[in-house]
Amino acid sequence: MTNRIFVALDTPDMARARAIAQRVRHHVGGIKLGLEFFMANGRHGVTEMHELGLPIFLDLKLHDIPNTVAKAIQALRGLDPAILTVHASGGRAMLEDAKAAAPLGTKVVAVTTLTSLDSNDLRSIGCANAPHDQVLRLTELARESGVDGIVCSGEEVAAAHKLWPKGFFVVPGVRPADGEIGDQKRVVTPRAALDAGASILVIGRPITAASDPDAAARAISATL
Ligand SMILES: O=C(O)c1cc(=O)[nH]c(=O)n1[C@@H]1O[C@H](COP(=O)(O)O)[C@@H](O)[C@H]1O
Repeated sequence: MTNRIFVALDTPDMARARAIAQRVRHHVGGIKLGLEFFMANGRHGVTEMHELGLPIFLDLKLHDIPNTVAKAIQALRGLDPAILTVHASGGRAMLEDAKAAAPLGTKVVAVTTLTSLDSNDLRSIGCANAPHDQVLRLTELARESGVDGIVCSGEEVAAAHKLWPKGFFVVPGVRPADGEIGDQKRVVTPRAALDAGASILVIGRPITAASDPDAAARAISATL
């Protein structure tokens, strides 16, 4: 893949999603559609975005009992996204069943520790590990469960990559050096994330909230 940016089109508005995708399509390698888009536009919306000809990353972050997750993935049949997310903390059986239910061409990647969480947040949900250790623990679990890779922040990706050299590493929470951080807590620059071993970068607001999304995507691409 030449361009490793997946633009996160976090909007319920189909026309806006299509308009941004059309503007940035030559400066990104794929499109990420998440819960906000999917809740509003469903399968039909995903199919319509597929027509732009870019790989689709369907970020539904599934997290439920193994049977429910497997059936939910089976119910997506026909959409065949390039990448699909589940939560690693759903446990080994859920990860195994998610991978078994996914189409062969779909990479199933496990979200380890959301980039919006820091040590205090983890403590508040009963997790004594620092984000770094928690990511590595869940990376091991993901690798053993047979999924294709993980989602983590740029702060952990080098260590995770070392643990799993053949894994596929999705890194969101990336910001240009002067970028607004917003609700993210574990943030690195796009260049630093790639240098540390990211397979792809997920970038939303730095592109979609820019007054000129096309120029913003081009400027970020130029740093890579
Ligand atoms: O799975 C994801 O894509 C994801 C995982 C994570 O830990 N953190 C995270 O921000 N994301 C997604 O990555 C995107 C980041 O958006 P921006 O913060 O606007 O660049 C959003 O669509 C999030 O849902």
